[in-house]
Amino acid sequence: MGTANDSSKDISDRLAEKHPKVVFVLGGPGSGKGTQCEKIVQHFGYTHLSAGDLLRAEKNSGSENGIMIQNMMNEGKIVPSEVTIKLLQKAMLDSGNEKFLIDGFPRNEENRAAFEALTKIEPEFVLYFNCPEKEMERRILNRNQGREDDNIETIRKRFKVFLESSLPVIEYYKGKGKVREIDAAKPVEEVFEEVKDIFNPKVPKDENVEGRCMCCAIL
Ligand SMILES: Nc1ncnc2c1ncn2[C@@H]1O[C@H](COP(=O)(O)OP(=O)(O)O)[C@@H](O)[C@H]1O
Ligand SMILES: Nc1ccn([C@@H]2O[C@H](COP(=O)(O)OP(=O)(O)O)[C@@H](O)[C@H]2O)c(=O)n1
Ligand SMILES: [Mg+2]
Repeated sequence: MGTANDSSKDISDRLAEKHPKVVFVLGGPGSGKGTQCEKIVQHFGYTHLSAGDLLRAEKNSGSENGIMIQNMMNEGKIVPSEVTIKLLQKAMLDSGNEKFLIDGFPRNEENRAAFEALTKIEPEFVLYFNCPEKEMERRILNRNQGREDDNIETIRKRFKVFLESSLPVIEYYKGKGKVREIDAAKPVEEVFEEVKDIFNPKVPKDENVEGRCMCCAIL
C-alpha cells in the first residue's frame, strides 16, 4: 500500500519492479470500452483500471481535488495528468496482478507523454474501439448510470475533445504499429469475437506440414 508521503519517484520505482504489462483501451465516449474490458477480464486475467472510474471515486472521496475533478468532468475536459497518473499508479501497485487494461487513458498528448516519462511503461498494444458518433450518442443517452456528464450538452463537448485531443494519441500509436482497431458499432458479442482474436491469436488450421513435428505430419 502507498502512503500519503510517497513521492512520485518512489511510486514509479516500486511499480517498475512489478514489470507491469499494459494495454491501453481507447475509443470515443460510449464506444464500449468498459463493456469489453469486463469481458476481457473474465477471459484473459487482466485487471481493469478505468481512468474515469478512478477519477469519479477520487471526487466522491472528498479529496482536495474533488471540486476540480467534478468541474472538469462536467465540462468534458481532461483532468491534469498528474492527478490521473497518481491514481493509476496506486491502483496498479495495490493490485496483486501485473496485467492491466488501462481504459480511457491516455486521452491527450499530455496524458501520454507524462505517463511515459514518469513510469517508462510502454503499452503492449492499444485497443481502439472505432464507433460512429451517432451510435455512441445513442448508447450514452441510454446508459442510465446516473452520470452527471451523460447529458447531451456535455456529450457534445466530450465528442469534440475526443476528436481534437484523443484521436491524435491513437495516431501516435498507429505510427508505432501498436494500434489494434476494432469495429465497435456491432453488437457486444460480435465485438468481443474480434477482441478475443487479438488477445488470443488463432493458429491457422491449414498450417503447412513442414512446420510440424514428424508424428503430426504423418497423421
Ligand atoms: N456493442 C454494443 N452495442 C450496443 N450497446 C453497447 C455496446 N457496447 C456497449 N454498449 C452499451 O453502451 C453503453 C456505453 O458502453 P460503455 O462500455 O460504458 O462505453 P464507454 O466505456 O466506452 O463509454 C452502455 O450502456 C453499454 O451497455
Ligand atoms: N484520462 C482521463 C479519463 C477521463 N477523464 C475525465 O473523465 C470523464 C469520463 O471518462 P470515462 O472514461 O469514464 O468516460 P467514457 O468514455 O467511458 O464515457 C472524461 O470526460 C474526462 O472529463 C479525464 O479527465 N482523463
Ligand atoms: Mg467507460
